[in-house]
Amino acid sequence: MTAATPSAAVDVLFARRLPKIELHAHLTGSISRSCLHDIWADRKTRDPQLELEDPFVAMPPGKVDYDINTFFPLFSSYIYRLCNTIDSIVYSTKAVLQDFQRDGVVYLELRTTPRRVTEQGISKDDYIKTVVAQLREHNRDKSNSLQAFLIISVDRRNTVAEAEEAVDLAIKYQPDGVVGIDLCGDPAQGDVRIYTATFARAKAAGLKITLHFAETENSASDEELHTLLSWQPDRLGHVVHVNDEIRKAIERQDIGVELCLSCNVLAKMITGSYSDHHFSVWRHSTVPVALCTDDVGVFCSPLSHEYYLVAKHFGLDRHQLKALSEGAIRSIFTGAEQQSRLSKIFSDWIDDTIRA
Ligand SMILES: CNc1ncnc2c1ncn2[C@@H]1O[C@H](COP(=O)(O)O)[C@@H](O)[C@H]1O
Repeated sequence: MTAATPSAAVDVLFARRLPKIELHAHLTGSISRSCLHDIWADRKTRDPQLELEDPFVAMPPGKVDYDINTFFPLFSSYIYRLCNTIDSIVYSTKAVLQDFQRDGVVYLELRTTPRRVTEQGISKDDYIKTVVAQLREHNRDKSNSLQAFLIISVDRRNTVAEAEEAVDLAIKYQPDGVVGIDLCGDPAQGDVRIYTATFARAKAAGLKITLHFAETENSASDEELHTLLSWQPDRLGHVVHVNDEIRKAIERQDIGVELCLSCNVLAKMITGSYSDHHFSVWRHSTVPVALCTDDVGVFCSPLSHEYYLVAKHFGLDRHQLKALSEGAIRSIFTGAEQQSRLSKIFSDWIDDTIRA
């Protein structure tokens, strides 16, 4: 069958079977509610005085209407307080890797912000070391179909010294699977200009750069966007509030975009719904496009569902959806070895349901 022949309509099962590449997933935001509940139940058994609410109460099943004002406090006021031991960090990281794998994700670049838990004696280095060790253990197990790598996040609330510490950790753990550095956090906070030298140092050390870009109007001033583009990022996340001039600059610099439809729709970061999403613009651009989940633990839409939604709202058939998924190979941060592994996965993947 030729590529021009239309293939059968996409359904959820097809989207799940399709090999997928996830490039924009925040570790703590990717922990499912049932995993959070397991952690809570274990802690409650050991310490009946524990004052934290059950995750099923704090984040009721089915609740996905977190907006930009209620979303960020969820981490500092709840999830970070729950997942604050080495055991819970290990348990939740393993669960996140398994969840992505079960959803048909074959390559994952997970990102996380170095976190200190003073009361447990956990340093930022301990935190990153623990996460990196889980990824390495997962990758070593040949029975796993998913390979995972780490991106270290700088939070927009960080001081320059904290951002420098994040880059130090990224450089230290580069030989163990850290591939890049990210700028994330509440877009209403901070002045990105203070990190220019820090990101230049990361780039000079061979780390790739991805940035949350124009997520809200607050973080989409010309000055901020030109500053971020001057860091020569390799990928950009969200790219919601961009005008034609910025869009052309992104295309000129051939920067991959990470698009998070459900997050943008549910958190009301765009006006309208799925069919109004700026995927409609980027799908026709020359830059690589990766559909991503952002925070599947909060918005509850796994990557397969994001692919399904795109097929449904933008009329992509099975061939087009496979081509979209495969296209993300171009913007992975690890290089030739993983690129050829992924190309082989896609060329070997014959879905007998792809037929006219
Ligand atoms: C709406 N989309 C988003 N925009 C910006 N930053 C986000 C985000 N989703 C998550 N984070 C950032 O990731 C942290 C949680 O994961 P880690 O503890 O790092 O693994 C959040 O505290 C926030 O800073």
